[in-house]
Amino acid sequence: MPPLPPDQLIFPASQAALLEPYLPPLHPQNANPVNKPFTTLTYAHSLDASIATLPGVRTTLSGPQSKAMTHYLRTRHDAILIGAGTAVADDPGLNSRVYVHPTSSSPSTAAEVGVGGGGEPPLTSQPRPIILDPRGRWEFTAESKVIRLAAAGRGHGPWVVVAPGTVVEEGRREVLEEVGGRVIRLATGQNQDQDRFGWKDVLGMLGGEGIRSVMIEGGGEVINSLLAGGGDEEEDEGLVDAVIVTIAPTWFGQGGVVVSPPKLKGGEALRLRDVRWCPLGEDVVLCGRIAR
Ligand SMILES: NC(=O)C1=CN([C@@H]2O[C@H](COP(=O)(O)OP(=O)(O)OC[C@H]3O[C@@H](n4cnc5c(N)ncnc54)[C@H](OP(=O)(O)O)[C@@H]3O)[C@@H](O)[C@H]2O)C=CC1
Ligand SMILES: Nc1nc(O)c(N)c(N[C@@H]2O[C@H](COP(=O)(O)O)[C@@H](O)[C@H]2O)n1
Repeated sequence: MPPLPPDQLIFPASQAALLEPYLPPLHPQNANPVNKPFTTLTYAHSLDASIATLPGVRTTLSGPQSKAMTHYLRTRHDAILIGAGTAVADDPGLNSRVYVHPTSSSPSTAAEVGVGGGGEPPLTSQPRPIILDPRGRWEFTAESKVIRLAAAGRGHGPWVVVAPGTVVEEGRREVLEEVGGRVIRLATGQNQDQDRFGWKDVLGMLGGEGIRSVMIEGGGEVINSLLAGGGDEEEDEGLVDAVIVTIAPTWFGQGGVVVSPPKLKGGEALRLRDVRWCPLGEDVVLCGRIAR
């Protein structure tokens, strides 16, 4: 048997069951395109609502158990979406390295290892990375983590969503395409902001590409604009199907990247319903749906 990958995470099936009401339906491979994918907003924040200590700084909040939970969520969605700011700051992998174990003990053989490790089949449970990068700001290379993982067969090649006029160098496009990724052009300015994609357009494009579920991880601008309904007064309902937030027992202090969306029309509060709190190690995971 090949050895277990050193970065393998373990997530107990009993905890996965608690999340199930908030997750997209399990669906067959190659289902028909959908109008809008099931959309889960999920991230980790501190007690003062920071998702990073400072802008542009990769910051660990999740403990091992909640990190394994996030990697489990990655197996339960067709795609994982971040903004250019996160891609530049974090050099993320955006794959899953989790094994869902029927008990909390560790697997003993590689055959028992789940996705992203030595398990089979390696790619069917991996999410497609999606990066919103209208201006082509993320300077990825063959050494970027997400590209290396895709080249190693441990994740999918990313789809980079750019504005129609953005120039993507030939060499860079080839780097993407060699690992099964691609550049997707999407019109900006369909909502109030000329430089931004409308969220309805982003989700509609993903649905048309066969993505039936997407988890949106961040960062700050992505989360805040999504919670605000994407800046389009017509779109302020129904974008997000579930919210799963990890809360870490720490304060970062002022100056971090904070989740604090603009006020809604009329100033009313945005609230979750159907709430469930799941302690995971030293963190707590909050699941809910946006009340309408
Ligand atoms: N703790 C956690 O769970 C997470 C933490 N993070 C942290 O968040 C920080 C990054 O957050 P932040 O700087 O706010 O960056 P974001 O990742 O939110 O990216 C913002 C950028 O993405 C592009 N973008 C976002 N939304 C749209 C849209 N609707 N249309 C077009 N382009 C869009 C824009 O690029 P442009 O400006 O080029 O036009 C924008 O400036 C990092 O420090 C990272 O570590 C990130 C994810 C999760
Ligand atoms: N759930 C969660 N907890 C944290 O503590 C985090 N820092 C993040 N960040 C998100 O995960 C990405 C990095 O992880 P991988 O390299 O992809 O494994 C990062 O880019 C954020 O999207 N999330």
